[in-house]
Amino acid sequence: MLLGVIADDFTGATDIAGFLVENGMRTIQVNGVPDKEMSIDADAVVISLKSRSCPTEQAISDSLAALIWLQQQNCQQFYFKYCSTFDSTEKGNIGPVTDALLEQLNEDFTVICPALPVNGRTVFNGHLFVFEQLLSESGMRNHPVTPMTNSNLMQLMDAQATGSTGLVDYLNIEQGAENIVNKLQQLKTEGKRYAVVDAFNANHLNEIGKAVHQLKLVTGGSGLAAGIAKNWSAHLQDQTQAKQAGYPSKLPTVIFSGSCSVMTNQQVDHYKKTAPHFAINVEDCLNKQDYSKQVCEWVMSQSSSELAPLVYATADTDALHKIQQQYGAEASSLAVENFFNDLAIQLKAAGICNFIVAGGETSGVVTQSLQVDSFHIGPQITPGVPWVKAVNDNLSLALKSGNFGDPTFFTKAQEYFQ
Ligand SMILES: Nc1ncnc2c1ncn2[C@@H]1O[C@H](COP(=O)(O)OP(=O)(O)OP(=O)(O)O)[C@@H](O)[C@H]1O
Ligand SMILES: O=C(O)[C@@H](O)C(=O)CO
Repeated sequence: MLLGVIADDFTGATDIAGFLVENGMRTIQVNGVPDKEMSIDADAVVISLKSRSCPTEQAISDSLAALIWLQQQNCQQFYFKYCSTFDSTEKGNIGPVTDALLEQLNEDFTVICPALPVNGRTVFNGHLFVFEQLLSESGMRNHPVTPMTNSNLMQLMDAQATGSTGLVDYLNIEQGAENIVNKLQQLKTEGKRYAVVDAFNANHLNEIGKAVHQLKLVTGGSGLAAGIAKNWSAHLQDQTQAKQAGYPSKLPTVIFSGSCSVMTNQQVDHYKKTAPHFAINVEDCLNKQDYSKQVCEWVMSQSSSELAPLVYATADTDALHKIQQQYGAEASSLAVENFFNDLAIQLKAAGICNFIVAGGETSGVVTQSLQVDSFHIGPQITPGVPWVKAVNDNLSLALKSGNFGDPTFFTKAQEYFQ
């Protein structure tokens, strides 16, 4: 095993796994730390945790358990994957988890690289941008759990970690890997424990990838994965096969949309124009006992449609606000999640094999209800969203972060069936 990845949430794990296979590494994703013996035939393993916003102590212990398991698989390098928008608070969890991983590895230095230019996340002079806006001016400033009101990655890291943070700025990055190695060494000699690295294009990430080849631990979003994967290419046997095991088959398919993000709203509107669709009623989720059974029957009655049926809770900001005022934010989102949980179980039993899901939380719920514990990673539908296929089941999933993809995503996902 070459690379072991610890991802702090579920769609983030499929995101990085997709970039690894795209760059030639046969990759397996596992949900949580495996509690049983697993024989893994892959170049990289990604462990998905739910440690982004849980209490810090738990994030540390889950991440350490993941690291120890990856060490037992003889991984040669380790990657802590967090969100490309650096989702965290002053307490963590990015800083404390990075510290704990460094300590377990007996290391005292790593890089901080959230950049994912292909999805508009860039780092310039240590400041993180979401497309043309500073992180602190983007929608992330209103995030309910991890509002990001500062874009300065050095300050963000210094606030939540034990050591101090330096910068490798774009002028150094543009001079290439050798120069980056020297600059990292200089920061380390100065007593820095973390180095934020500027990056705003794919070439920057390739050079950073080369420069960090000797670091036991790297940390970042999924962007750096491409640069890291290229380092291992000489060790890989047949790179063309990397994503073959993860292709979906042309089998009964359903789409669940549980995200209310701006992009998912556009995707639902676009798909509704040509495909069968069913809007969930939140009141029925709360009160009607056999509601999921009724919707399951509707899905199964669409089997003659060329395009998969869409079941959606997706609402725009005003509609969502009204629902939340009427039923409560927590109660309504829980009702929707429970509904998707029940529906997924019934549809699997009825013979649905492919699930396309929009929304991070919704994806977590569906994956758990389908009881899939490990996946092969297939082709990327859009950057950050690969098809994945259960290792021990005839099930394929496409799990989309709320804001990823373009308006045609749901149709595009169905063009990969073999
Ligand atoms: N119509 C609705 N009324 C109330 N809650 C809803 C409605 N539609 C969706 N929800 C809830 O909103 C939440 C959306 O979270 P989810 O993580 O799935 O999407 P997201 O936040 O857009 O995605 P990501 O985390 O990948 O950015 C879920 O808990 C879902 O159940
Ligand atoms: O890095 C990202 O933006 C995503 O992989 C993510 O973490 C989604 O929650």
